[in-house]
Amino acid sequence: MDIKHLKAFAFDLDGTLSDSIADLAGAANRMRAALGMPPLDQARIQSHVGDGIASLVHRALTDERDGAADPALWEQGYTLFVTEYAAHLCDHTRLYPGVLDGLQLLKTLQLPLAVVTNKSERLAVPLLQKLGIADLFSLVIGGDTLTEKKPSGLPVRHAAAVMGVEASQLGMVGDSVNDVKAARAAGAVAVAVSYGYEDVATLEADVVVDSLAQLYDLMKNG
Ligand SMILES: O=C(O)COP(=O)(O)O
Ligand SMILES: [Mg+2]
Repeated sequence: MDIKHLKAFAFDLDGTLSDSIADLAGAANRMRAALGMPPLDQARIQSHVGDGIASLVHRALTDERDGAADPALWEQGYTLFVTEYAAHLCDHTRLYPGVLDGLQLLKTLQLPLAVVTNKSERLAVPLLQKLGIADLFSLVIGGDTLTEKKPSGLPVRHAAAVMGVEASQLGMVGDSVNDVKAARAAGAVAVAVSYGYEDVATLEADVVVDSLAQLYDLMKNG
């Protein structure tokens, strides 16, 4: 698909802008240790990421994708997880190659940029600051900012409205099925990165890029 008509972009955070798994897994395993549970493999925790912190805590406590922890245990786990994660947001978390260049180049095309993540807003904003890219975005929508999170189209539609473009002129760039579904629900263009946490072949995105630098190239040169 030709994407030169796009006038703004929204980016997912975990798995798209930054590789956050080591710090998410660290916090999840320190939460488990505090509750007397053995650690989980990082790959296992990676499979539990994508639907926000509340669901990650359920899954990290039960080690099941559809797991629902006992409410009292979940309360305890949630407090432990958020405390641990907030204290170690960016110990190992790094931008993927091409992200900083790609974002800066997109800005040279005068395109407004947003972050639409399922991570809680109060964790996403400081992480973006620590990664040194917060100032590049016009707005940050977290999983708890609006009444619905991805795969709902609401945060994507909201991002388009705030940036003053039609949803059809917005590229939603992500690494997961939630990102593609949210883009579709909003009527935006679904762009997938090939390096994230989910298998890009299963996502059925409109466009696949190997880096954000390549996204700039498609905008500039088609
Ligand atoms: O924190 C999560 O569960 C997912 O975050 P993301 O939407 O930025 O991938
Ligand atoms: Mg993601």
